[in-house]
Amino acid sequence: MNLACAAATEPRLLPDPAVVYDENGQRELAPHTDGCLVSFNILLSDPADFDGGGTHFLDLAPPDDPDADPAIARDAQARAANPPDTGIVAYSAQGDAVVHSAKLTHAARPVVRGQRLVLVGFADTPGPRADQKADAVRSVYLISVKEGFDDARLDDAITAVTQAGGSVLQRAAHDKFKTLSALAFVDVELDGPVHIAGGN
Ligand SMILES: O=C(O)CCC(=O)C(=O)O
Ligand SMILES: [Fe+2]
Repeated sequence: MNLACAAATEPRLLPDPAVVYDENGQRELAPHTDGCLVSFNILLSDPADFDGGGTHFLDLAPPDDPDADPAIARDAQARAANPPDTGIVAYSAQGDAVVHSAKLTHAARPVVRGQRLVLVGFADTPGPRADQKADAVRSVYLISVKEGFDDARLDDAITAVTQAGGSVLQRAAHDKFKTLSALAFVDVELDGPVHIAGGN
């Protein structure tokens, strides 16, 4: 499966609504790649509100030091309850973003209790075909902040990104979860999934 994204004529964020996984509805998403350059998801729910879930990267080897990345460390507990056969699973805290190449095979693990709400987005860069211009890739830096992280700090973060030569594509507020986020392009290579912690 390849989720289609239209080719972009300028750097842009491709719209997608928040996705809900529910123990009684759509519980999971099968392994796939996304048809754009870079994908991201932000966990809007409180992780206490559901069991299971998480973004599964089927072809990645677990890191040697699981404590190196808090999202992977959380994975160690969850794996014991619901282990996938291969790969790693990113279990985000509320407000965390997982940013990854759209070409990495990934899936959403089944939710077995409650509801998991994520904001999913796809980003593309100029040109006819994203998959023909890997050398030109500019990666996304996602600023995701949650309740308690005030608007002024998001402004400061956006200013820092623009001063570093990046361009901010979108700024969004999610009232229900009091979550703020902004998506910016910066000139940094992305060589695997990146977890960006929400403001604490
Ligand atoms: O829910 C997730 O963790 C991943 C969602 C996803 O891959 C997608 O919507 O394309
Ligand atoms: Fe996806």
